Amino acid sequence: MRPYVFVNVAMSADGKLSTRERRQVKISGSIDFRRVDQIKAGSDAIMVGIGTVLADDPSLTVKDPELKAGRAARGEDENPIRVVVDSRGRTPIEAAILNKGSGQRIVAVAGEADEKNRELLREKADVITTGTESVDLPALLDALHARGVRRLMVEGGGTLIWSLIKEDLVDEIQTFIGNMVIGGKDAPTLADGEGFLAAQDFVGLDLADVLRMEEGILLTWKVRHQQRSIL
Ligand SMILES: NC(=O)C1=CN([C@@H]2O[C@H](COP(=O)(O)OP(=O)(O)OC[C@H]3O[C@@H](n4cnc5c(N)ncnc54)[C@H](O)[C@@H]3O)[C@@H](O)[C@H]2O)C=CC1
Ligand SMILES: Nc1nc(O)c(N)c(N[C@@H]2O[C@H](COP(=O)(O)O)[C@@H](O)[C@H]2O)n1
Repeated sequence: MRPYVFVNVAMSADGKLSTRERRQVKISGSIDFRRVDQIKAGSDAIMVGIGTVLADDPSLTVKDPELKAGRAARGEDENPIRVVVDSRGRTPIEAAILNKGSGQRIVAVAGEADEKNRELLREKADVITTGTESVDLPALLDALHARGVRRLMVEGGGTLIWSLIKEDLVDEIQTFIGNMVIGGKDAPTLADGEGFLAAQDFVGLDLADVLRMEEGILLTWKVRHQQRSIL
C-alpha cells in the first residue's frame, strides 16, 4: 500500500524548473507561495530528491504561523515529515531540511550508501534503506504508508518526479506556469530521466482544474493509472 502522491512544482512558460546551472528561480508570486504553504500543511509528508537539496537547500517547513497552529491543534507536528530520496546518503549534515524547524526527517538511501554517511545522518533523521544502487521507490512509499503517511507531497526535482511517474506512483500533478522563458536544453523540467519512446507508454492525464493566478496559471492534472495500487 502507498500514500496518495501529488507533485507540486513551479515551471517557466517553456517548462523549466530552474536554470541549466540548477540555480533556483522565483517563478511564482506570493499567492502561489501561500497556496503551496497550505497544501504542504495539509500533507503528512513532503519529499524531494537529493539533487534539490544540493541545489536549493530548501527547509520545506510550513511558513504561516496559523497553518502551523492548525496542524498543532490536530495533534500533528508543525511540519510534515520531510523525506529526502538520497541513494548514496549525500545529504549534508548542515542542510536546512535536517536543521530548520521541528518534526521528523527521513533520509531514504540505497544499499550501496556509505555506512559512515548513514551513521552521521542517523543523528538527525531516520534512515530507511531500500534498493541496491538507487532507492526503491515503491518500497519507500510502502514504508511511508506503514508509518501513517496517507498524503505525500513531492516538490521535485525532475529526476525524482520522472522515476515516480515511470513507476506509476503519482496520482496528481499541480503545476504553476509562470510568465518567463528560462530556456536551455539542460535545464531541469517536470520529468527528466530517459523519457518514454513509444506512445503506448506515455502517461495519460486528465485535466482537473485550470486557474489564472497572478501572472501565470495553475494546472491540476489527475494521472490515468495503468493499475491502481493505492487503497
Ligand atoms: N521550480 C520548482 O518547483 C522546483 C525546482 N527544483 C529544481 O530541480 C533541480 C533539481 O532536480 P534534479 O537535479 O533532477 O534532482 P532531484 O531533486 O530530482 O534528485 C534526483 C536524485 O535523487 C536520487 N535518487 C535516488 N533514488 C532515486 C530514484 N529511484 N529515482 C530518481 N532519483 C533517485 C539520485 O541521486 C538522483 O540524482 C534544481 O535545479 C531545483 O532548483 C526542485 C524542486 C522544485
Ligand atoms: N512552488 C514553487 N514556486 C517557486 O517559484 C519556486 N521557485 C519553487 N521552488 C522550490 O521550493 C522549494 C523552497 O522551499 P523552502 O522555501 O526552503 O521551504 C525549493 O526546493 C525550490 O526548488 N517552488
